[in-house]
Amino acid sequence: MRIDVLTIFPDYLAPVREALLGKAIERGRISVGVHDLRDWTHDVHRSVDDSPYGGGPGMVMKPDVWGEALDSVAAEAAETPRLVVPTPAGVPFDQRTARRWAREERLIFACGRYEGIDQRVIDDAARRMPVEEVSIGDYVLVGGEVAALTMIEAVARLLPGVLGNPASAEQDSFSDGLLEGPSYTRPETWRGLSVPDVLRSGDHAAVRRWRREQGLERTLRRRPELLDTLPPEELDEHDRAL
Ligand SMILES: NC(=S)c1ccno1
Repeated sequence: MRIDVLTIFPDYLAPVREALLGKAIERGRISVGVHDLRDWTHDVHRSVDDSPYGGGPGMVMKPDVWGEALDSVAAEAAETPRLVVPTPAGVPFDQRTARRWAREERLIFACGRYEGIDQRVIDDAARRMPVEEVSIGDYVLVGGEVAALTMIEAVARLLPGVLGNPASAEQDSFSDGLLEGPSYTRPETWRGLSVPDVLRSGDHAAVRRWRREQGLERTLRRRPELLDTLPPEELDEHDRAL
């Protein structure tokens, strides 16, 4: 299996070459490429982020840099990779997923920072490869690197010849309670994909409503069990109408 990781902190992935995983790499059971996202920037400051459309705290990672980086890394091998995006708004990662991914020939982990990656990067990539936005738990890290390390380890240990005793693998086992919706930053249109109008309307109430709706729709789609655990007063009649 070949695994590639895109990150602005390549050194964060150093542990992947230690211990059990390091030995599996030395033995050729798995190959791991770690790539610095800033290698695909073209400005003197090597910018990878910009302010979010619709306002709000933090910065969003730029689609153009990510688009070039993913195009380049995906093209490094013939096999179509599966793109994994660690995010607290993702589908829960579990052992069943690890087992499924262990059958893949290639995985690419896109490690976001700040408020995340412009949603269009994921939407664009999905035109060319399978994409999974995955969470290792209902908590927020500073970036996706630690989650990527966690999932890489969970998958690699299932590969033949990685664990000392193969039998161990065979025998082993989330502010408003909703997932966040998609994020966008400049440019307004990128690869034919545009930022939703409401985020450019300047109508803060409408933006808040839209983000709630997006969060509700995403939660309903990805984590319906989170709605069951919401206190009844949390969902107003507008929410329930969705
Ligand atoms: N819970 C996950 S996967 C995450 C990624 C970034 N922050 O939290």
